[in-house]
Amino acid sequence: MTVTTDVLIAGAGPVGLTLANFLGKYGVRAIVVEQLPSLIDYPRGVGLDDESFRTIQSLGLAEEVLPFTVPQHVMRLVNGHGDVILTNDPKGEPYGWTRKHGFLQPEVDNALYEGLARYQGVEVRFAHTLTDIAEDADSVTATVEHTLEDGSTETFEIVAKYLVGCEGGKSPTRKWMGVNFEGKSPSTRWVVVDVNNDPLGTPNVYLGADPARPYVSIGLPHAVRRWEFMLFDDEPSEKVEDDAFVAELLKDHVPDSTKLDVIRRRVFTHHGRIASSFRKGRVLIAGDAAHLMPVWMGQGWNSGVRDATNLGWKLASVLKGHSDDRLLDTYTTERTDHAKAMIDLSMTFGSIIKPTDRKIAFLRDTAASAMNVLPQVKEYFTDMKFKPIPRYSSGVVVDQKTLAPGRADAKVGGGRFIPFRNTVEKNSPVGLQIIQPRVNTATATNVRLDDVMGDWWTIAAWGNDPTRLLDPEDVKLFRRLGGTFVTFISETQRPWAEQEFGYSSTVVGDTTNALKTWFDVRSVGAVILRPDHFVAAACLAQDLPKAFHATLEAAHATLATVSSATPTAPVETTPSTTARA
Ligand SMILES: O=C(O)CCc1cccc(O)c1
Repeated sequence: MTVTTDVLIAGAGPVGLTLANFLGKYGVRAIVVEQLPSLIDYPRGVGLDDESFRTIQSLGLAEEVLPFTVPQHVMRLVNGHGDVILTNDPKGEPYGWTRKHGFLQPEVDNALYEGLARYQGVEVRFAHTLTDIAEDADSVTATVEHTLEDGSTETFEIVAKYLVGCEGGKSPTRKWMGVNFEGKSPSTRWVVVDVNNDPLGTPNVYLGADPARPYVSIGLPHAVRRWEFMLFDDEPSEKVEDDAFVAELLKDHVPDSTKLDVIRRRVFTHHGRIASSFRKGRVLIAGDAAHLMPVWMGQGWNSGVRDATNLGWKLASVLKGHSDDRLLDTYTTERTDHAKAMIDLSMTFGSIIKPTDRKIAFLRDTAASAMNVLPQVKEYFTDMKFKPIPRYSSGVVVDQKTLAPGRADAKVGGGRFIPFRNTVEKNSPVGLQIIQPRVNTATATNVRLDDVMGDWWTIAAWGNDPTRLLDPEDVKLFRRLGGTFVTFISETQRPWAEQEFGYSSTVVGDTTNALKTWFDVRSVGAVILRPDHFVAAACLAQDLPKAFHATLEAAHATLATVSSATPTAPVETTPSTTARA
């Protein structure tokens, strides 16, 4: 028996399920094979970022996920005396959601799983294990073993255009690719104890940098509480099976540990590792299969969701014939640096929490107190400014300077205002996500921006109709590719813009001035947004045609598709204007 599909995903964890949702949404066929008989039902990840919530929103699952989250999840580092030495409580909602949420992973993963029922072309097969991979020029063939209810097995093949391994840190797919998995695996062991009947009821995250025994205590939705305790080298892992040992660990953390309804207790270690490439031919990896990081910043789950968000539209573009498969190389290029930065940050956090030497702990606490005295330093930590923001400097991005080289290098003289000077590099939004404020349109009031922008590529201009800035053939081409044109405008001018531009672009009223400020500080008037809401190109209004063609090139747009739609206006191929993977 042989089954065919477009994308075979190995692993029905959050990354595989997120990717499958994206593929379903974009009309791509996918099969997810999962070796377990069902989804994992115990908590693992506990922190969900605003970026991930934006992804869940684009999958149309925000309402389903919200009941399993708690917003504004504050994290405090406390010392051995219980004093708070560092707080992470980032304010604002630049991407449309609070910066951190506590969440129940099994329920959120399940919402992602149930979301797949919307797509006829996507199926999940439990109790299916990937046992072998073979690749040829046109496809990848996976040998899969299905374990039946009576324990017997049957083996068959799935032939796909691409295979994505999302099976976690031990990923057989990564091993098949033969890429390095570089980094460190510190030997320190921790025990995690999750309970269903939170005996404390206090919200948020406490990281206990207590030299007597470092610990973690986290209040989660639905009365779940998590503790983690560091194990000392002379404490064998088997000890966590011993109730008396666990009661001793919990003694200073809960009034009566005999009344706990334990979900699980398990020993784990941390790893900081990253694969040297996330792609080999038709085989790719995502999530823990591609990178592993310690828990401290809550970034394992979120980094995997970032991978799926980056990869989903790229696979769809290649499979729809919009782009050639070099687009898939930009997945490694774009995701590697950020994943590495998260690994480094998480490892650093671990080294702050773990010291059990009292002298080192004293020095750390003293340094933290000193830092808290300086408001700017304190804010740096409170507002989580140390958290790396994904910013792509190469990949599907167009270097803003190359669109107007003369102006970018021009000297300001005679009081002339030359917007590109100074701002090009420092304030360029290229490679960053656009913000997501609340907006109005003719048919919607006070909604999140993405909900009115469409699901695929967007060309947006401030105060202008982008269709009037582009060559008509390019307008047709962009529409043929499924793109949306958007006019951003102050809410006060929306009625005028709807009359003037409403037939050719979606007019979006900026009710909070957030978009005006965003365009203002970056000195740009038009942007080309990728399906994942990252800015591929930004320019002055008149430069939009150039930016459009440079973006096509950066996205490795298939010339056949482009030229058939633009017989009189072939695509400019100006390598110097394009940042390449
Ligand atoms: O990001 C969060 O909200 C919590 C991150 C965290 C910290 C320590 C342990 C752990 O399991 C998660």
